[in-house]
Amino acid sequence: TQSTRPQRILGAVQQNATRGDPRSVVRAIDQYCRNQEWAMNVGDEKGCILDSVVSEVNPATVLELGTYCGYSTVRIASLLPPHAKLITLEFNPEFAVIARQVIAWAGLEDKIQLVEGASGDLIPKMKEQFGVETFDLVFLDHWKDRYLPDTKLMEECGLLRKGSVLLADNVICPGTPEYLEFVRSSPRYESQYFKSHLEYTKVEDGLEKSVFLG
Ligand SMILES: O=C(NCCNC(=O)c1cc(-c2ccc(F)cc2)cc(O)c1O)c1cc(O)ncn1
Ligand SMILES: [Mg+2]
Repeated sequence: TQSTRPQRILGAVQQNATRGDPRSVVRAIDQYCRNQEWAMNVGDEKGCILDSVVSEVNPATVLELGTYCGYSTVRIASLLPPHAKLITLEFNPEFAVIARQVIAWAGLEDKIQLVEGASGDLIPKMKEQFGVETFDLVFLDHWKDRYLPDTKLMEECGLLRKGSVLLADNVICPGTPEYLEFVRSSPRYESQYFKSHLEYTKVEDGLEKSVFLG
């Protein structure tokens, strides 16, 4: 029977990456997606911008919206301090099955909690179910029309504190116009655009970093 793209990405990790070495997992996925078949990972170019923001924030608590195969999950978690925690939400069970195995191969199960479900349903449960106070960093990489409603929901649920950083992928391609308009015009956010390219292509894309001012 036919394999799926996420299954082939997992295969590339198991064949080419070293167990317990997160950066080799990231490298194996990038090499596969650049040379064999495109996939919607944040990728190596935008990944370097992601790395610099994670290192600057040095977060104790991270929320990722949209796990896919776990590429950015592993990339972020590999840079976290010892007791830091990353919660990643994925709606698609097929993606979640693969991501769990990629995370395990990287040896990062202790830092990462993958939760299956719709972000709109899970965000209001963060405090009670996962013992979270606020998030130091949020990486938005799920359905592009959910960026704005979920950001408003995080505010309403008290999950953002003065200084919380939102980093959003794909603000140009596929694009998140309503979200971009909101964070750039709201007096409660200080936003900055990092121009880059759509993963593994020459098409323009970028990341928007927005600091919540409380
Ligand atoms: O598609 C689900 N999530 C991925 C969200 N991410 C994207 O859609 C995404 C898309 C692109 C992209 C860009 C250009 C192009 F021509 C095609 C796709 C790039 C990216 O970097 C993304 O992040 C999904 C499914 C499902 O059934 N349930 C829950 N979520
Ligand atoms: Mg993306």
